[in-house]
Amino acid sequence: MNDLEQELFGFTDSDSDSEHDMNTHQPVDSMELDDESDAFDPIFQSIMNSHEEEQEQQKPLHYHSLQQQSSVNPNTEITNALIPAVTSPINNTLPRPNHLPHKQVEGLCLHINVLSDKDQARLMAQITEKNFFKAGQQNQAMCFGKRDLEWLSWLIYGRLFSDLEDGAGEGISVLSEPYCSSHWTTRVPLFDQSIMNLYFPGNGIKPHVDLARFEDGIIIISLLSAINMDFYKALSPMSPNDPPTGTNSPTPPHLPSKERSPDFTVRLEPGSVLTIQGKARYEWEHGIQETMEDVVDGGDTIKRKIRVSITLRKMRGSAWEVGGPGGGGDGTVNGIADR
Ligand SMILES: O=C(O)CCC(=O)C(=O)O
Ligand SMILES: [Fe+2]
Repeated sequence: MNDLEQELFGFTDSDSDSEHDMNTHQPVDSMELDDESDAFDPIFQSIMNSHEEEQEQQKPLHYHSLQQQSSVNPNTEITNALIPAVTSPINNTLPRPNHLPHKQVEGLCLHINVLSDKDQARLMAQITEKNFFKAGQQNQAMCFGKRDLEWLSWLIYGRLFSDLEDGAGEGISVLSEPYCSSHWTTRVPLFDQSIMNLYFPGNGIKPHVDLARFEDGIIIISLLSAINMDFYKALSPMSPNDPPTGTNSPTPPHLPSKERSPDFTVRLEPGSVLTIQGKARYEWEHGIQETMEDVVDGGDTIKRKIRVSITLRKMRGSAWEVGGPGGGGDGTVNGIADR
């Protein structure tokens, strides 16, 4: 375990041998979550350090349209039709949030500069406190139910629904029209399932359409470092009317993702939020290649670092019968999710 990992997970290698209850849901309430507190400084510093390194490696800093050949699959043309290139000053203040709807794919929008480094540090402190990743021994954890998502209320209602600085966001927040439709952003609860994923360099996730048991309106929050997310026209598109038991298993079976060429790639920067609804949710697969480095604008490759993501979704009413929490009893499940 290196220094960064140790700071993130708060355990030493010898600690990781100890027994951890798979379904223990540690309360975060005992933590100081005061924005002004210095309690997060070590983690905050890790994030700042990794940001600074990335900023040195990568110019412009925040978003690149990608028009280069992928190092993973030389025949893969990765194009990105998102409105390109926002640059940001190298400092610790949060640049202006920017909302980048995809030009071709209805319902896909990348929101950059939404979470400050301090917000990310706060989330990482919560994730660490709850020991979701079992000191780095597992790479995924899930929460089910309104109560078990309360730790994210400050994020959802204090950040995604409101602008960070008066006047800076022009009165438009991530979860508002025209980026997200009120047909789902007014539902109660807004989200009742979250998945926290931990990616070490080389880790990925197979292309998939999120399962039919989830309603329309999904968001992915990226923390710590940037990664390329690839999009593929779905081999088996879904529809909101599919039974909640439905999967996106295509016929013929999935090609390994390395043999499929993504239609486009979105670079998910730390502090960004990707909102996926409508056609983007049902007719497109998303995935992350298992590679140590990503190709960005201009053909540069950028080495991957540790990344954490939080996916937020809402189960369809009837889906609780077919796919509610498998473990726990407290609504928290650790293990591998089907998507
Ligand atoms: O980790 C990510 O960025 C994507 C996660 C995802 O697609 C999922 O949980 O369904
Ligand atoms: Fe997904």
